[in-house]
Amino acid sequence: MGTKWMIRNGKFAVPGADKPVFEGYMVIDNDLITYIGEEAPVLEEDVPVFEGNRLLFLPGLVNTHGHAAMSLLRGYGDDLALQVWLQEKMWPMEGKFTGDDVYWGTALSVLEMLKGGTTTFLDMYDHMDRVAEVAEASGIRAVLMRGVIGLCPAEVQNQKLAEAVAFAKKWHNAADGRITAMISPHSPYTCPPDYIEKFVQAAHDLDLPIHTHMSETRREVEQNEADYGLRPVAHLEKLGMFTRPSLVAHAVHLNDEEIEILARNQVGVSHNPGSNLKLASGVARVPELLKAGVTVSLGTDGAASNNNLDMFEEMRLAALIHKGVSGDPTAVPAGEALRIATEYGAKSLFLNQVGRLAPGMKADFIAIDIDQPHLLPHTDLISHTVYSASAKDVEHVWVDGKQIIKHGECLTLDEEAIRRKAQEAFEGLLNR
Ligand SMILES: CSC[C@H]1O[C@@H](n2cnc3c(O)ncnc32)[C@H](O)[C@@H]1O
Ligand SMILES: [Zn+2]
Repeated sequence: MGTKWMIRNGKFAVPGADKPVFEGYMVIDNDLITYIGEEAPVLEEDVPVFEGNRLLFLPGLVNTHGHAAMSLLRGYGDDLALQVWLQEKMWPMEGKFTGDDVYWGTALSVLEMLKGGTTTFLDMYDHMDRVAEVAEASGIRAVLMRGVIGLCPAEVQNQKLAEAVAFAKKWHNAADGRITAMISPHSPYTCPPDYIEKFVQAAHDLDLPIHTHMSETRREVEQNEADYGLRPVAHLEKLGMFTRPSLVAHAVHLNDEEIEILARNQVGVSHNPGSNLKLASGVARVPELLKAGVTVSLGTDGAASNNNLDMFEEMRLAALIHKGVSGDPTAVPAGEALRIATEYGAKSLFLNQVGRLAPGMKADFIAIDIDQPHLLPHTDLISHTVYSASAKDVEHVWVDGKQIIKHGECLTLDEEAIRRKAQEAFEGLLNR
């Protein structure tokens, strides 16, 4: 396609609007949506036309928490609680990861995410230059950060912090703006208070947001109280974290006062229902968070605790489990689940031109094939997207106006090589 092109006869999803699905047209000019509506656009010149019949166009899905390279550990350490899983299974294997392992594990995840309709992902890990290389080459949008565990001598702590800062300086706004950076101490239980304060200072100096794991398990909250006399939310507030734009992952174990603190400080919460269920961490208080005005988004976490990166599955889980827990069938309705996975996800990542199909927004969107048995009849296509669809239904994906997935095939990455190299990387880790 040239710089300007048009989709016609497609169905378009605008969750939250008075008419959340309509049939019509969308015009894309370079990386931006310039028109969307039921009426044919008035254009000065003839433009290439993409036939949208039998397709539902949606904003690309936004995965706001994960560790892409952990796809190499998918199925390695199932049915364990978080601390055992981390200490006995993940950390010993991750200690052996080379830059190449991170590259191929990330490539495997990015391939899975793109094919499943995720157009933006957040990644917190080590060897982040290799993650950024994959993001740059694949065409996906990425919010990247060197995640830091500070359970080490001061000298190593300083070196890790310096790496996090150098990574952010090098990659923030790289790849035509598709890559942005954050600053990321791993968690209050792996980073001592004075070390977290250094990350807050770095985030101030670089004018970047902060991301961390927080209040994932009951045990973590109790340990935080025992160690520091405060629950994690008050602890991080005291350390100044929320003076920066912040996004916390999990936030499963919150009391009312903590929800109020998060809302007051405009701290976003990345809800990871699949990972939280699998690690038996609990269920986050999403309806209460939404009611308090907290921006809630969705993350898969790594593929080793999920065990896939299907954001349709996370949307469905988010829409279902809160009904089950609260006994209220209106808790997290389908339209809200879709907004959580798109619009609120982009807001959580401070990407103000992403997450909705509207003029002036980035042309990050996907098309799902709605002419399939499990998506018929077309009673309510927002409902079908959340309750009936899956990653397998994604037919096409565009980021920044460029097509990346066409009829389910990736145009930017060598799928065959990635599948082979990822398997080899895992076998290499076992034998190292
Ligand atoms: C410092 S790089 C990221 C670090 O996070 C670990 N991790 C993966 N999933 C979780 C989770 O659910 N809670 C806490 N930490 C997690 C991963 O293994 C890496 O070591
Ligand atoms: Zn995580």
